[in-house]
Amino acid sequence: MMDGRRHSVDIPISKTLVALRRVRSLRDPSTNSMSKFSALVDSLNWETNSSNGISLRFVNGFQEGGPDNNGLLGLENFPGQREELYGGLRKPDPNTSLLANEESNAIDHNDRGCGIRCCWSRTPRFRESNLLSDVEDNPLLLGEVGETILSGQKWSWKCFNNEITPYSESPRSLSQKFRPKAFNELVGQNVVARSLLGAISRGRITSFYLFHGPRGTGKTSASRIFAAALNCLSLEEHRPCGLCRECVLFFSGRSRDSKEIDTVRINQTGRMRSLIKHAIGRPVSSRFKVFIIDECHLLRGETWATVLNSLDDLPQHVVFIMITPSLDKLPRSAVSRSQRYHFPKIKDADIASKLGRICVEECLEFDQVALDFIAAKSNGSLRDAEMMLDQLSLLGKRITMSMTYELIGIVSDDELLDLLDLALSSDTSNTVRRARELMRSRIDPMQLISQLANLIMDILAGKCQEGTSEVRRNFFEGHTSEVDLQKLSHALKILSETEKQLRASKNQTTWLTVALLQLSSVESSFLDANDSRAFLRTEHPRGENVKRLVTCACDNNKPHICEVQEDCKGQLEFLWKQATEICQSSSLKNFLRKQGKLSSVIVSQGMAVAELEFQHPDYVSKAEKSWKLIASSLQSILGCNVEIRINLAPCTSVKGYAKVKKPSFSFFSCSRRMRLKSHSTSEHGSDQSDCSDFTSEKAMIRDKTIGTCSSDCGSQVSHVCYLRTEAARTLRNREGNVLGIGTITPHRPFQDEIPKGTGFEVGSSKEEQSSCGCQEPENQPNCLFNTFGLHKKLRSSEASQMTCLRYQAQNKLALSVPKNTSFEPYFWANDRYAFSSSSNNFNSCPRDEDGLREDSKVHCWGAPTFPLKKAWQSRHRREGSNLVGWVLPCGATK
Ligand SMILES: Nc1ncnc2c1ncn2[C@@H]1O[C@H](COP(=O)(O)OP(=O)(O)OP(=O)(O)O)[C@@H](O)[C@H]1O
Ligand SMILES: [Zn+2]
Repeated sequence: MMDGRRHSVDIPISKTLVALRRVRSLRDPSTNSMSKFSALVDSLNWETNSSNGISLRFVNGFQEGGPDNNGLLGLENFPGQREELYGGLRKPDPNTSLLANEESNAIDHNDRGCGIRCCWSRTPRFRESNLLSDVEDNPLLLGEVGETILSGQKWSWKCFNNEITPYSESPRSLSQKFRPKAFNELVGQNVVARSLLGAISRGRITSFYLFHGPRGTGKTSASRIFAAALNCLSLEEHRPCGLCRECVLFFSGRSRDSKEIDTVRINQTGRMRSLIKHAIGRPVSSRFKVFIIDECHLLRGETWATVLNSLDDLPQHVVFIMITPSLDKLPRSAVSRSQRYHFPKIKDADIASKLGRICVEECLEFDQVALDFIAAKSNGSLRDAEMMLDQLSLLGKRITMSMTYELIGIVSDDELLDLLDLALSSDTSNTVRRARELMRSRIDPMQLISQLANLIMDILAGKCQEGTSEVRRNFFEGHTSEVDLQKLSHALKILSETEKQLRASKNQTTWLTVALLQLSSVESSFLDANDSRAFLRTEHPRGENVKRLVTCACDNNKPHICEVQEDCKGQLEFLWKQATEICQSSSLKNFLRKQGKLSSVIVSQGMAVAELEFQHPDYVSKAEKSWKLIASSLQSILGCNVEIRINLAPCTSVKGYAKVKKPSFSFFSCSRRMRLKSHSTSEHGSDQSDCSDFTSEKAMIRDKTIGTCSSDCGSQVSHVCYLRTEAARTLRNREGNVLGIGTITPHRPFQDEIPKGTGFEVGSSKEEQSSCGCQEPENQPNCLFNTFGLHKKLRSSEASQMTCLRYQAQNKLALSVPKNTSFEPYFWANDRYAFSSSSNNFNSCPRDEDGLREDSKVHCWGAPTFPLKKAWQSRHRREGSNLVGWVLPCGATK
């Protein structure tokens, strides 16, 4: 038996190191700090001798033989340690009075931590898992094993000869457990590590360091490593050694010279001044006094001022390390007077490989793809990645992809691709269903939108093509053209706008769903505005089938209108049945089936105008209320943009409702990609393709039979004037019937003349006008403008000079003719706006007027030169004006 007061354990250095590791593992389970067991460290006597460098001694009569009877782990001879082990608090050390003052404030009798706020309580040294292996490696050290309760927590202990090594049964987190303790353990921060090591080895230490960079990239860890390295006693290059007295004190949170400062406390008036006063005093045992201030952007101006004012006067041994995620919030003077170290985001590959090492060490099985995925989702933050892994490790022995998706609350790329495919394909009901499904249980709308945006970016960057899943293959088979890529990039724009809206919205799920439905309209609006040819190319097979269903026998490729043939009626009924079938509301479905009917469908350049008829005005208004649902169903069936018009059946004569005063309409966009619904319509349709593609507007044709279709269908037709497409418009007569579908192209030369802010732009120019879709010059009267009745008044040469004006904001159209025409009509829209191209100054009404309404009327009246102002003043003067119809959009939204 050795002298109880002085045990000198002369053991080889390797064993000393093992012993030290155990000493370092004595930690408070609640704080991971060594403080409660610091007595052991204090009791160590460090001696250097020539043979093995270091010998370790216990002083103060450490009792041999393991825990004493009352379970105090043999610490009875350590005055004061009993209280510490039982959760008592250390008295402030007079040598560190300044900090002790602060510390005394931190005393919390319920605190199961070390009781010292400024200790390295955040410095975990979980090496406990190695204890057993240590024991195996060093059987001589094997001792008793037992359990005791400290601070209300059950601890296991092992007694290795003279050492008592309590260890917590479960580490707190992988992130803490694997916090780097040496520069070479820092992942992905080689430049910083090399630079800091270089500073130490060359002895060029300044007083103020600023570590900045994204969260979880190792700033705090590096600051601690640097602080320890500054005082490490090792002569080796590898510093901090983690083994010398300074390192042990430091990492155990017992260093009197190096502290981590609580930002909130130091902000209190006078605290920083006291700290600096204290700092100026000589270090207790170390070379440097190091003060680490995390989240330094929270320091107040006054606190900063104190630091900055004293920087120049600080003695050589004082080092401040400030940490912040961003330099932006710091005073500029602070930034410029510091040595700045930027901690960049850690590369995904580095993160994944670190996760792999952790898994191996933790005996976790893993799928490499899952680790890669975690790395990719952690946005360069190793801590985030470790936290995810930590949580996943609780779910099972193996880290898998599906587990990861579920835990993180994200959906797999395949699921996203599927959703995107549905959305781009205008599969309204399935898009809504799938999006709701995902957002209901799996993913937050904000997360979904960001994932979708990322995925689209990956697709655009060509990063997403690999992978063998069926969904992936299908998606990339169906969306490979240039046009598809354009659609995707426009979809990105919609998503980014939606994301902004979502931030302020309480109903995120709905708005995101709405945005998804808009993705399919990207095609028409975007391509209309950019490349009409591309627009034409993107006909979806389903769209074509449907088109054939109503294809005119005349086989005229140009858009035109044909009268509904008797044998088309069956197909219209069939279409209507299909459309109502997919109406989500069953009451609406019944109502539409019973009371409504599809009287005509006009398909033109991927756009359809569907006319509905109801027998009673009440039904009309009821249907009007549900126009969106109706349009949605029709667009699903027709596979293209649909504008619906809801009319009272012509034969109806209900008093006071002879006509539906204001035709209701909507244009509902969709792409031509269709995926759901049976294709029976198309098959059926193809058999009967002798019917009209562009079934007629009966009322219009009756009133305004303009000519005969130039091809052989024999139908009476009114050709739709088809200018080079940029946006299509429907013109309606005063009864609200469609007069024609027209398209206009901006007329660039005029554009500069339009006063800013008026919202108008000039439409087709003379040359463009001449590219009217009418096939033959003699058909000119059949063109769009004729439907206004203008040709009756205009010579054809004048007609060809007509100019279209487009109201940008709401897609309104007004028409005018150039100045030099003999007849110069003004088009009067909304009773508020008048336009004329007659003067060089392109005038419009005052800017503060209301915008055009959807049912804006288009008037024209003749007056050789009619100054706009006069037109404005006489806007209520109807004489001479001629209401030709309403201008309604039926195509692009832009
Ligand atoms: N570069 C790194 N190398 C190794 N581990 C790291 C690194 N960065 C972060 N970690 C892991 O993340 C945990 C947190 O790291 P640390 O506190 O140093 O990050 P930080 O940049 O200071 O974050 P914050 O700005 O949020 O305080 C560490 O315990 C460690 O497990
Ligand atoms: Zn050291």
